[in-house]
Amino acid sequence: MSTVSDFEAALEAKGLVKTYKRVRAVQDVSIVLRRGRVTALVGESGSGKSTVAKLLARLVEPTSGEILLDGEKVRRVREYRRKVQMVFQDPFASLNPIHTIRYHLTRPLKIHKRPDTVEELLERVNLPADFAARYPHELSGGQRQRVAIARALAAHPEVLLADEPVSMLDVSIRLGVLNLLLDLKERLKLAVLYITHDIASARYFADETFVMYGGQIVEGGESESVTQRPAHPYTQLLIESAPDPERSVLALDAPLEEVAQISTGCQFAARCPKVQERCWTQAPPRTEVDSYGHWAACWLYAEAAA
Ligand SMILES: Nc1ncnc2c1ncn2[C@@H]1O[C@H](COP(=O)(O)OP(=O)(O)OP(=O)(O)O)[C@@H](O)[C@H]1O
Repeated sequence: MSTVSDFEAALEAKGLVKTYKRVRAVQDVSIVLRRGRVTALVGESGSGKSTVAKLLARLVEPTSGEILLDGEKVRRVREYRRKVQMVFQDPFASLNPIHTIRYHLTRPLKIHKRPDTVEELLERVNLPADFAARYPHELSGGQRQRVAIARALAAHPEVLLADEPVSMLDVSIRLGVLNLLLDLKERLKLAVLYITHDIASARYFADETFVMYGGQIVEGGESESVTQRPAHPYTQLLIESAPDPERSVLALDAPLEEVAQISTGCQFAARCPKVQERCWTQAPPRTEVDSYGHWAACWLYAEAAA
């Protein structure tokens, strides 16, 4: 069995914190994206996933923490932005209706001085060459998202940050777009961050899965292990409610804005069926729950390990 460290780190975030006034959107998030691997960041609305993506894309500055690309701090934002590209949730908002697909794809090729042709980019995302002459409104949501991916690829990135890339697409075409990302990961050895609220899709699509709650990552490891043997009480609840989004665990509780301000301990304490005294005041350390790198930040396991 291959282990996580067999794959070279491309992007590494250490102790990221982002505070908006009194809201701690992201608290002490550390994550490594590796070449040739898809890493899922799973959580409900408001858990801080998009803020992590924006921090990693350097669209917002962290309150504290650091980001390393190929092991180094990259001061030149332009160089960083070339290597780390983002694909957004809404393929309708991301393309300008007055310009053709050729225009959308030519621009990044020029900016990044790449020799590729528009037709090559289209082929890379399995679209026919004659799509270059079309306008965005002539394309379906899935086709637009492929164009958005092609545009990101024009820069020859090392890292692709995909924030809910299929959640606005018809269910019937989601798989095709996810399979394209998998194919690109393999062929181009991209490090892909896949942000989603759908933990079931993480099992299928991601090699590694991290679960986020209240601005913190509470569990992580190989996707198979995290989704089939969830250790953190929050992940367990998330998986139980997964087949029925209407029964989202979020509906049971206080707004996350409030949660994120409460404690110095575990963010999940107020909702946890297994809460203990210390959970309110002491942040639980990351503790391994198997020998393959699956960990949970939960006192249930920290005690057993000690
Ligand atoms: N620019 C901002 N100003 C103030 N608060 C913000 C800002 N951006 C995010 N937040 C707050 O930070 C927290 C995390 O938001 P974020 O958008 O990262 O969550 P998310 O998990 O991506 O949710 P969603 O899936 O709904 O986008 C929320 O409480 C949100 O209200």
